[in-house]
Amino acid sequence: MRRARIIYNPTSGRELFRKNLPEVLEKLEIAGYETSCHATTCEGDARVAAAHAVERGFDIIIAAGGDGTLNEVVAGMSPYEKRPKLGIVPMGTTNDFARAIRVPRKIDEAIDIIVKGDTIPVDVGLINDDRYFINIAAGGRITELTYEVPSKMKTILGQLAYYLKGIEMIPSIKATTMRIEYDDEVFEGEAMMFLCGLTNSVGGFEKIAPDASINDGLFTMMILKKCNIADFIRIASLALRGEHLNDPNLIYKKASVVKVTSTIDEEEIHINLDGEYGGDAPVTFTNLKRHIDVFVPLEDIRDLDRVE
Ligand SMILES: Nc1ncnc2c1ncn2[C@@H]1O[C@H](COP(=O)(O)OP(=O)(O)OP(=O)(O)O)[C@@H](O)[C@H]1O
Repeated sequence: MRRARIIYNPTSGRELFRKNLPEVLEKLEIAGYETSCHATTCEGDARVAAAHAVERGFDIIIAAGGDGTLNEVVAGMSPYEKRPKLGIVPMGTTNDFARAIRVPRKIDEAIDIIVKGDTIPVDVGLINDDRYFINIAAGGRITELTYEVPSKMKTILGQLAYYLKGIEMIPSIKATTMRIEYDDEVFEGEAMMFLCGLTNSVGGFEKIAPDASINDGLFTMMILKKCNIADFIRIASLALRGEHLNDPNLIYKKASVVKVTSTIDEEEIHINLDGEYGGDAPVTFTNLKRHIDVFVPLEDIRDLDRVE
């Protein structure tokens, strides 16, 4: 019998996962999986639990939680040579990665995808040599807003909590001086933000990096150069409609390795990894091509040009 390990965050998604656990276990049992569970207890716990699951030889790991939990599970699995397949049950606020691979928010439908058994290999981002991301790495003052939204507020208001925080932060957004090397090119100067994406879903919006492929071995890299608040708002609203790509304030490129350094001693650049704080520059992002096999609804994503 194959063995599945569920790693779930009991604080994400209003306890819904725990309540549905009996049905989840039964579905997996019928599909031939002997399943055990781990409820995460604190930040970082999902990473340790995923590493243990790999060492104990589980065939699949199921991450149930938001993008933060998924990030930790991917980080726990990624250093190993032989990695289990990964199933995802999206329980968070935005669920960018699940959105990009069309895994639905309903728990039973997400489990059905795992039971069906179709997988595709997806790219994973490696930062320096010890941190990972599966969706997006970003930097610049505005990208720090995710740390300032209290978890309880997210549970109650969902994505609205992020919009409210974003609007509150707009007057205080300022540019940061940075050097960004992306493959053979270099940007050096002041920028409002940079994004280094693996999927097309950014903060729940699917047109910001419209052509990001999940397994081409390349990041979709965006740098928004210094601009005034009016331009910032104008470009942000163009981005929501996917009409920002040729804006002169924006650099939009594909790259397999991206290096970000702060060029002013006292200016720190905090790096946001899949929505959580992930250390400071200098950082090197390396694309680990097709690193993890993820369960997907193959018939729903086969025709997307974002999948190779
Ligand atoms: N038992 C726990 N108590 C408090 N925090 C936890 C616990 N288990 C995990 N965490 C932390 O909560 C963070 C956020 O969790 P997660 O991403 O699953 O949910 P979310 O915040 O509801 O979703 P989203 O990130 O999509 O808004 C994780 O990165 C993890 O470090």
